[in-house]
Amino acid sequence: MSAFTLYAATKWNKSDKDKIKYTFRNLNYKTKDYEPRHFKTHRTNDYILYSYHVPYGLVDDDKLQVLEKVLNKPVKITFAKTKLHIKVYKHSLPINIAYNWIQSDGWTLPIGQSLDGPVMHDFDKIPHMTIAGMTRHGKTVLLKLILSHLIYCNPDDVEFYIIDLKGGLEFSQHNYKQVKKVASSPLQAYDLLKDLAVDIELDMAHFKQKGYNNVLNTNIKRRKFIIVDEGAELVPHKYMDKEERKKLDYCQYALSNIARVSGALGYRLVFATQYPTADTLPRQIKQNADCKISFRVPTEVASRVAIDDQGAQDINIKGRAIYRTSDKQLIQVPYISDDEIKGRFKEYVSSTTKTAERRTDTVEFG
Ligand SMILES: Nc1ncnc2c1ncn2[C@@H]1O[C@H](COP(=O)(O)OP(=O)(O)OP(=O)(O)O)[C@@H](O)[C@H]1O
Repeated sequence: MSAFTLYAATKWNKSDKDKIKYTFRNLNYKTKDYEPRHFKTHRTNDYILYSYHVPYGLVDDDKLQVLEKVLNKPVKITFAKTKLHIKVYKHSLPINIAYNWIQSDGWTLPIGQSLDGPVMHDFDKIPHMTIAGMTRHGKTVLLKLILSHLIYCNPDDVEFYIIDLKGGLEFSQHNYKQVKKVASSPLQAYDLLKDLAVDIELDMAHFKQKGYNNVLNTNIKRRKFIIVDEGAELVPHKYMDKEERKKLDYCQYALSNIARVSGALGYRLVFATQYPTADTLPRQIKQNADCKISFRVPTEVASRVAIDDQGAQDINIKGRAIYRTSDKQLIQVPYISDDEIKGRFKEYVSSTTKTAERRTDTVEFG
């Protein structure tokens, strides 16, 4: 049916409004007696919005996505207050956007460009984020964008704890004073998370003593970002020895705990994985991350694990992702290169290495 609709609509030289009408008919998007009825067209420089009354019983339907191919233009379909709205954009999303060094307020990040304009992510409103995506599609560039923009805007208040399980290759070249610790193996991740657990306990005690319930209601400016690049490396496997499995179990627990209780203390978790499955994207992390991002993933099932919806399996442009909060948007993430970051942050380069090793001067909890 879809192939026929596509063929028929492109063959006839009709207006977009006509093509939508015929697509409704060919897809049988109607109830027994009534078809959707067009009642308004709204034109702007960027898009034309067609609005329809639909008969009772009809709602938006995934099959209407075929309109994007029928019209050969980007299309956004929404259903609100019993009306169907079809937004037909005049331009496609650019395939490459350069990052601009522009300050933004507080803990916001220009995470991408959507068809409706720039998309800002606010880490104080949505503290934790998961990122999924097949290799070479833009996860690491996004992680570096987060690091760079937040250092640029909050050089004295941001701290990073980086678990770089791709052998430490990606982040070891960005050794700035704001990067407090880097773990480049699962065992170092264990050490890093054990130390962070101590910090969390101390912060928790401090908050209790002061009667604080949330960092947002205090004058504490510091935010601590825990970045995990390749969470799948922290999954315990049967072939590992008991001690190793125990340590990885602890890593899973500690990361879940950060997502569950540490947001109010000013901790922000950014957890990236190539393979979104129930094992590699622990449930507690996923449930507590109200922002879920997915670059291309191999299957619809993986897309549903990553963003609770299908769609990410069809992305075929690098740096393009679905950004899911309460809403869902397709974005192009700004590109930033290692050289640009290094050039900008020369003054922050730190001479000490920050390989995570167990501290011995603190009390342990948990
Ligand atoms: N936002 C972007 N805009 C344009 N091109 C991008 C973008 N992000 C990534 N790319 C291109 O894709 C390449 C791979 O990106 P990146 O290193 O972020 O992939 P990855 O998903 O982290 O892969 P891996 O897991 O293998 O490290 C980059 O070198 C760049 O050429």
